[in-house]
Amino acid sequence: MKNPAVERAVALARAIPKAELHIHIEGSLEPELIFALAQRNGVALPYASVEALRAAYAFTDLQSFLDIYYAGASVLLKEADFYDMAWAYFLRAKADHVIRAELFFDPQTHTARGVPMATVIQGLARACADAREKLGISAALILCFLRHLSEEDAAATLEAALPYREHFIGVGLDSSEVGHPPEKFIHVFARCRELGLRVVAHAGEEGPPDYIWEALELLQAERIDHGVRCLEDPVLVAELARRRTPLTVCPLSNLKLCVVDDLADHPMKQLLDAGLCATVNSDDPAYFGGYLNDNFEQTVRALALTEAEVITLAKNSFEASFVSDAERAALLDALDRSVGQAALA
Ligand SMILES: Nc1ncnc2[nH]cnc12
Ligand SMILES: [Zn+2]
Repeated sequence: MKNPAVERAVALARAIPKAELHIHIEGSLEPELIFALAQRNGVALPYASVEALRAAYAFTDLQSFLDIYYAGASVLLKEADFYDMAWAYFLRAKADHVIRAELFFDPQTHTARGVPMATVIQGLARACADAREKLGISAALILCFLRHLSEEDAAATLEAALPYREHFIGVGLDSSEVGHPPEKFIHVFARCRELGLRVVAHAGEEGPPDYIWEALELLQAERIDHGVRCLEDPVLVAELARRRTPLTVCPLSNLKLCVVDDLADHPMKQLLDAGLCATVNSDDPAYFGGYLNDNFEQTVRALALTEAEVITLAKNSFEASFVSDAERAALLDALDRSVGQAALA
């Protein structure tokens, strides 16, 4: 039996405008596009077909996913490849009523294979400009450092990206979390802050609450990506609530990477009940079985979230966005109008 209140909350979640703040653009590469780009670029793949590749998407933890994710990104060689990947994401984001998107990208994954930094950033930046012009999506890029590599490598990556400074608004920290605490990147993040870059970091996905503390205190992260393990530390939860530090939570990712065994056990409701600025995001949608609206729908169903909670999540996404106050007001206005229309329908 369907619960009418849940059905209304799902319909509302799918229809209203939202921001997506935690999407690795390389994680939006669908198997079909991986094969098309492999053919276009003459790259040999260790999988015989799209189906065989998709069948390999059975992950046991973050590392088991990252191994396949980095292999998938090996088909990206030319500027047009980066453009096509991001454009495919923007078309899906548009369908999900995403009106603001902040895209993570992993330059080291590409520069280590000999792809120039200019190729990566210019392809992605051109797609962001077209998203704005042709789809009405406000879009920006966040450069992520791979935490399994050294701080020296991150610093060299930052310097290589600085000629394209106008094309990215901030930096993040991703890849294998456990064993690579935020502390490892204290100097390069200090330099990023001096340069006026916005700062975020993955923490508390698989790693302990201490990594969230380090991201806050040592890197001065303005948002925590994932952060779900904060609930193990009540003092940390209180501090995140006091600072209103947003958490960019990715429910389907947490399910597929076995952070939770069942979406019904997902901590999203506890995070909201604790007064945290939690948001819903897709992380790596091509690998985890859903884009933003799928994440909303499945989370609302699993946790029986209310319409009010759905609206809070959308509002939080705009509050957490790295936009000007004027743009934030316009985004919130669009949400208000959409909620008003839904109430009349
Ligand atoms: N969920 C995730 N955690 C850490 N690094 C990532 N890179 C892509 N997806 C990631
Ligand atoms: Zn992520």
